[in-house]
Amino acid sequence: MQALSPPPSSSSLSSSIVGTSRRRRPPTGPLVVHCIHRSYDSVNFPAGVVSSRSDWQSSCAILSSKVVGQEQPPESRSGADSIASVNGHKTIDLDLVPIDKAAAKPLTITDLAPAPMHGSQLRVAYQGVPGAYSEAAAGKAYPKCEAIPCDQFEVAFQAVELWIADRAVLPVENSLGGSIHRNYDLLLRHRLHIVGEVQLPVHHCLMALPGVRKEYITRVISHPQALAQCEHTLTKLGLQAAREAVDDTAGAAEYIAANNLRDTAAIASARAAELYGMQILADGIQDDCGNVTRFVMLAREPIIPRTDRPFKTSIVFAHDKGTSVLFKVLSAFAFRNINLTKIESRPHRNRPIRLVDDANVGTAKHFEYLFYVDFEASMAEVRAQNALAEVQEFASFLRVLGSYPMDMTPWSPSGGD
Ligand SMILES: O=C(O)C(=O)C[C@]1(C(=O)O)C=C[C@@H](O)C=C1
Repeated sequence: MQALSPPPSSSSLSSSIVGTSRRRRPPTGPLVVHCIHRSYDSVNFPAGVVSSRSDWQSSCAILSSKVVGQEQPPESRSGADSIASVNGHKTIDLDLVPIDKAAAKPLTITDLAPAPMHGSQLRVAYQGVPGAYSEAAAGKAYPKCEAIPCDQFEVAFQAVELWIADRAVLPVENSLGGSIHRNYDLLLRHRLHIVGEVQLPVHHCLMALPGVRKEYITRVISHPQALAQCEHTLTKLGLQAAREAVDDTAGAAEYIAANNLRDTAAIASARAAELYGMQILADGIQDDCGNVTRFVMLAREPIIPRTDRPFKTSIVFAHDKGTSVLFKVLSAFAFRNINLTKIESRPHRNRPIRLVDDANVGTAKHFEYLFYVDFEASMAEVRAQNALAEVQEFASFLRVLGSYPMDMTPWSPSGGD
């Protein structure tokens, strides 16, 4: 199965996508659809998603007919104009849609977090090929979803923005390897919202083609995070092998199988071994049995924050007055007893360096950062709203990436992949 690849001119594409994703609903559905047609003409679609361009076009046609179906022409709105007046005001100018009293019901939270418009399974984009941990995370986040493999993180973001997928599930941090910086940067560059998180215990296996013995291995390939998570165990296994990074763990197994490489081993999941006909040489080779990766679920629309269950909120901010401001920002949470679960800094790409000459003894260069903070509160809580109002006073830039239910699944390190 081939992963979704980026469209030919992804940079120009991204800028046009951002515009459409800001809207709450596509006001002109077919416009979004045309945009998909144009951009994905030469994309290789993964089997099981759409197998050919004509399949894809028919999916688009279904999508566009649903959108168009929601937009009733004014002539069909009989009845609205026949209401003569309300409270003495003529209603003729009001563009009222007649109310079907039997069908009228108040909006619920479910209406505000719309189900997929194509009316089928939820389509969830992930980076990697089948057997990747990200695919398992997609299945944990959305059981029975249709998982859509993408060859890069960026493509998973774009798949959601272009309505090819309904959600993306992407790794943001691992308990051993640390943050997946690329996804922090992409969260800011794209306009998707974090709508949930899942934590996945990651259980790695060392695998090679059937019949290959450990002594023959001269190279171990895997995702850089997986190599980092198994660093000490690989050394302890006594392998005289170079380590090489590839795009994803399961892709490493697939590559060995496709090229019949008898001197190379992969680090990947047991499911990847099964899918690509590999033999497991060592099981559970992560340096820590509590190895866990945290993934976030992304959608075009935010969810409505609630207070009836534990929520987490993720924000990103920048400031331009040095580290004392960082202290003030963090104290806005501390004073309100709001627990911070994560803080990450990334270079401020638009303004990487600030020149200061406070002491008049030359010019110092300070690096500029964006700070990503996760805190344990819902945006529906007044204390979170007040904390953010205070942060805003100090920040030159502030964005809420999402307020979403915390993953409260009981901890089971042996859960594997
Ligand atoms: O390569 C995979 O299988 C992935 O899903 C990616 C990834 C990552 O990016 O961290 C996910 C979980 C593991 O921590 C190792 C790799």
